[in-house]
Amino acid sequence: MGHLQPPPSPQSQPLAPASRPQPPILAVESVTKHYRRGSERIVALTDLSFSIDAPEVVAIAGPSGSGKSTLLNLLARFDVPDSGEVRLDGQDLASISPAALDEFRNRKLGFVFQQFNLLPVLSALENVELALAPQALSRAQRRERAIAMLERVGMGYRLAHKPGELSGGQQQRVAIARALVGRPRFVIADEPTGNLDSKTAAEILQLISELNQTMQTTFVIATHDPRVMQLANSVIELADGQRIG
Ligand SMILES: Nc1ncnc2c1ncn2[C@@H]1O[C@H](COP(=O)(O)OP(=O)(O)OP(=O)(O)O)[C@@H](O)[C@H]1O
Repeated sequence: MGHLQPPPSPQSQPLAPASRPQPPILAVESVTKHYRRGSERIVALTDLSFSIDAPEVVAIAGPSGSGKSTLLNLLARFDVPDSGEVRLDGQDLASISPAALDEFRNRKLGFVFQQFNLLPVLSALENVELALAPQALSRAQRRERAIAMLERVGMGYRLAHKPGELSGGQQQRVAIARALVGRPRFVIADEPTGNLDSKTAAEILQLISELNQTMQTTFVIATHDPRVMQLANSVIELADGQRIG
């Protein structure tokens, strides 16, 4: 018998990459989560499902206690569901080992908070540069990227200011630059307009919308703010841990 094998039939050829279906950016599938307080069992999320298939701005809405923070904690893999799955770019987050978590968050996620959470002793530029520290870049490359990102959010003229020398809206712009400078596909924002007056909040939302479109970044925003819900491409509405819209 010779060594030559017959050529594979067309059916057994691997599919070309272009024809392979892409997984959703985010898939939340039948997720349930409860907490325990002594003998009490508190159900925070029940059978929650949704997916994000394209880079979008998605609002997570619902009254206090409806499960928004619980959901954000699962998306950031600060916690894992009791049952169901959260998949980012096809990867089940529960399968990430504790040792690989920092790297996962650095590579894939950005965070924006209500209180901005900038380091008060560092300048705007240093706060943004710091987010690039885990990456294999020279100091000059980090500086260059951080400046470019700050310019992009309209803060190129305040590089040396410390957070205490900036307005709330300016601090949130710096925080958004920090979240996006590593070019994550996915940004998790917790009430990003909660500490801002209404004009500044509208400007920050405009910026988020622009960055979503120009950088193809997906934003998931937990909020009570109706303006966020108006701007969002889709709204996941929670009540008592269940999806109602
Ligand atoms: N660590 C915990 N231990 C026990 N119960 C908790 C814990 N965290 C949240 N809960 C409960 O789970 C439910 C969902 O809480 P969650 O914080 O997710 O709501 P939320 O929509 O983010 O509220 P808010 O808008 O006030 O931040 C609530 O009933 C809450 O009391």
